[in-house]
Amino acid sequence: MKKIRAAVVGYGNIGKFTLEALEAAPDFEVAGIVRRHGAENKPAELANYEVVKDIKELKDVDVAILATPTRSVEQYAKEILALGINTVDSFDIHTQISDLRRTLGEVAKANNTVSVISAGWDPGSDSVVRTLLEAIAPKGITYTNFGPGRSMGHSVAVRAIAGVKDALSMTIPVGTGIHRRMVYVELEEGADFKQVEAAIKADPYFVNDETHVKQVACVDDLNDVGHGVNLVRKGVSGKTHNQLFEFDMKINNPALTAQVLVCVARASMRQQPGCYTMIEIPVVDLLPGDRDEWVAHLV
Ligand SMILES: NC(=O)C1=CN([C@@H]2O[C@H](COP(=O)(O)OP(=O)(O)OC[C@H]3O[C@@H](n4cnc5c(N)ncnc54)[C@H](OP(=O)(O)O)[C@@H]3O)[C@@H](O)[C@H]2O)C=CC1
Ligand SMILES: N[C@@H](CCCC(=O)C(=O)O)C(=O)O
Repeated sequence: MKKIRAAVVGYGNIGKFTLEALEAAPDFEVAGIVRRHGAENKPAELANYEVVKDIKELKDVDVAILATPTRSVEQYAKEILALGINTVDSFDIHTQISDLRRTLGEVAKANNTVSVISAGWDPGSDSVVRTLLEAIAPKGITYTNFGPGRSMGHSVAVRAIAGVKDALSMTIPVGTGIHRRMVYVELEEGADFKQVEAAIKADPYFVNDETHVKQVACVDDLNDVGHGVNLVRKGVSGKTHNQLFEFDMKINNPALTAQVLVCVARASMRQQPGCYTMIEIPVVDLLPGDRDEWVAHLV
């Protein structure tokens, strides 16, 4: 069977684990890695792969896995979809997902391609769990409680602020879906802590949460990419109250995000042109191989 040829765009935390997940998948082959500086300072583990500045330099790419900062996703996706290549990403600014879906939907349809957006674990696989629980208890309340753990998206957003050398944003669950942000920053020489702190607190990633910013000498000394979620729904099935559901996981954040990206890259090959979030894709399309066999095995 012909393997799906995937390119990894961006080789940071998620990009590295995406490469590993592709290597472990039976139905993928790595078309190459797209980096801002191309093959400059190529890490040893990429020795046998093409590392390029522009995806156009790679041959026969079916799908591009965007492992870039969330705020760069739209631009990369538009350019790559226009080349006739599917894209998948883990865009995680929840309030902007509907707009991105609309914009990329138009580009994808115009270019006969598929884009799957916001496919990590949250948004992503948690969104699928929330959807299922909502369906089986239509009335009720769902609480998504993260962590404690490192939010990659929040950490990336802080690293993009002028004067920040490195950053770690820890998500602390306060209960009932409310979170405290503990942000540890290592500053560039001469940077003003108060300015950096104000910029973090004003960023849409942080503006609605209690946020504490601490300056540290070395972020790496604190870093742990573990995270997790406790997702609870209590509600009503039909007219019957007190239905209680709980989904809990403790994870390595980039490894899980990467695995989800790889399975949606597979699913992208099975959808009609357009832009989709994970809740719009049949879950069986996330799996390799034959649908009938999965039905026999899993249903
Ligand atoms: N939905 C979800 O559940 C999750 C989503 N995420 C999302 O994944 C995103 C990536 O996280 P992470 O891998 O930790 O980020 P990193 O900063 O480690 O990696 C991003 C990579 O993208 C490339 N890149 C392209 N454009 C830019 C740019 N303008 N600035 C900086 N880097 C750029 C760089 O690779 P190179 O140098 O090779 O070009 C960089 O290393 C986060 O923004 C987050 O929103 C993460 C976890 C879960
Ligand atoms: N999008 C998150 C994953 C979900 C957890 C979360 O949203 C948070 O810690 O705030 C991330 O980038 O790590």
